[in-house]
Amino acid sequence: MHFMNALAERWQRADSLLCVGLDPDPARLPAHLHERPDAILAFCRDIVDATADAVCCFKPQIAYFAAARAEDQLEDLIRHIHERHPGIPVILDAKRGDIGSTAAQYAREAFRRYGADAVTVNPYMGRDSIEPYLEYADRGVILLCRTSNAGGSDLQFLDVGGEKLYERVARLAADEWNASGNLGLVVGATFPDEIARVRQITGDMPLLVPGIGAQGGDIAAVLAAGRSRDGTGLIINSSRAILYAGDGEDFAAAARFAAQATRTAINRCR
Ligand SMILES: O=c1ccn([C@@H]2O[C@H](COP(=O)(O)O)[C@@H](O)[C@H]2O)c(=O)[nH]1
Repeated sequence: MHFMNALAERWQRADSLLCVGLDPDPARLPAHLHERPDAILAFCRDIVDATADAVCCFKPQIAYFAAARAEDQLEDLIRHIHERHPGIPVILDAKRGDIGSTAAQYAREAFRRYGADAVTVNPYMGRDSIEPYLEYADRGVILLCRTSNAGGSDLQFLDVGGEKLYERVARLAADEWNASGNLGLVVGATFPDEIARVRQITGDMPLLVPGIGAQGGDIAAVLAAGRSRDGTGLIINSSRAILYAGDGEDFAAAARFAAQATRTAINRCR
């Protein structure tokens, strides 16, 4: 199924705009998993199974797996999500960006090797650097626009002919780059004014919004700024605040409680 359709279906079926981010930091895994060679997979799989009914998407961040030489565990994890929780889209957070020939390999890695339904891409190398991803017309391509970190302003806020650089990215994504209709944008929860501006530019385009939870973004402000006309349009990510809600053998139950509470807090503002 097309990523956009799967996402829309999931927003309705789970009644959730929450995305649980899978950022398994080896230093923060519960002690009882430390000796296991597949500790990362075991941790993430339990988190996934405990939170699946509360989410619209899962978002594994590739750096945590690659740094631990655990790419095989990432492959197994995404396969597990698709087999055990069909219909929940997986967004591979990879933030790739390179010339076209190399981008084609990154796209193959995300969609063929890992089987991701969508991938995050850094668009600041321009149109030809994102084209290889767009060829996978049934997959989502989510471009960095206004990132959640303070330093994002160094470049994304530069004036480019009367508009800010992130606004130009939003305009291109909403219009000439979106021939396949499979683009989304990353806009940080820490900048609700910019979420509102991006929503204004892009109509109902899905926005991936990291930055609630550990980064302190305000859920009510995110919803007020970014929900689409039908009360959806947002993929609101929380990683650490859910993954590490507990640190003992009951970590998955603690994550479930945190995910459900976050979904409820989001839905109160829709
Ligand atoms: O602008 C961005 C883009 C991506 N991220 C990613 O989202 C999660 C946030 O994790 P938390 O623990 O909820 O803070 C993480 O994987 C980042 O790489 C982002 O934070 N900001």
